[in-house]
Amino acid sequence: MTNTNTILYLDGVSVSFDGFRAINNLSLVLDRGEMRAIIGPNGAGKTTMMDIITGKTRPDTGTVYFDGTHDLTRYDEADIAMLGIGRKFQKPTVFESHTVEDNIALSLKGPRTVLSTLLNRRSADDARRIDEILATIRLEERRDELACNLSHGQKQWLEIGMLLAQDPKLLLVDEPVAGMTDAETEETVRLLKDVAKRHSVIVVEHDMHFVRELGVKVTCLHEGSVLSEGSLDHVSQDPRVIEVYLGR
Ligand SMILES: Nc1ncnc2c1ncn2[C@@H]1O[C@H](COP(=O)(O)OP(=O)(O)OP(=O)(O)O)[C@@H](O)[C@H]1O
Repeated sequence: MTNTNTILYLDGVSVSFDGFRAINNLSLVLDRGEMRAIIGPNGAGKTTMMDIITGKTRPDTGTVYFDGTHDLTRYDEADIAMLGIGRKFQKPTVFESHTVEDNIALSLKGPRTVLSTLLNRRSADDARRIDEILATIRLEERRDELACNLSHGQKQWLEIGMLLAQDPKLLLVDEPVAGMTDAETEETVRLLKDVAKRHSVIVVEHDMHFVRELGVKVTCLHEGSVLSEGSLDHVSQDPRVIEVYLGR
């Protein structure tokens, strides 16, 4: 059992692929409402950790609890999404031939037919929710634009909006600013801070300038375990982190 202030609890988690330990006795605790940045060199186990949280990979040993009593090792990917964990992969996958607004409408949680969504038969609640999400993802002005006409950065924001439409308790965001312009990166900092007011968030990112701007607690993974954790200043001054990651 975990503390009620904890949204995600991993303890002693290990997984091996063909005898290679990609995750090695990993423990991590995320508070409800917390945003955490995960850093670490290539192959540190960041993606595998996300795969374990979302049920794509099952750990060999260890405990993974979500939102109190849900033992995630017992659920499959679809169940875990229903429990309230949303994941954004690095490459944006939006419905290119639909408008920005329809991309959000099609992603809203709850029973709706695609046809009624596209015919614009929306409840006042849905319309309000869509407006709210479009404001959060900075795309209000572009709501009638086809998604294919958005910049790479705006597509990333739209996909974050599609996740928000599912109203997840925890969002996992993989390298959101890779390929973004500096201005988009700065805006993404503000966007994620807004998202984190109402959701718990885990962000994996290599861009240290971005991580610094986020101003949140940082966990550095290495060889499948936590190497260092704390403020970015604390972690980036840790000689072990400098040796395996930042000093390279
Ligand atoms: N399905 C798999 N089969 C075999 N090895 C795997 C598998 N998935 C991951 N690995 C190995 O596990 C280790 C951790 O990989 P992972 O992708 O989790 O690292 P990462 O921290 O996300 O790296 P990057 O920053 O490059 O994305 C790597 O050595 C990788 O080759």
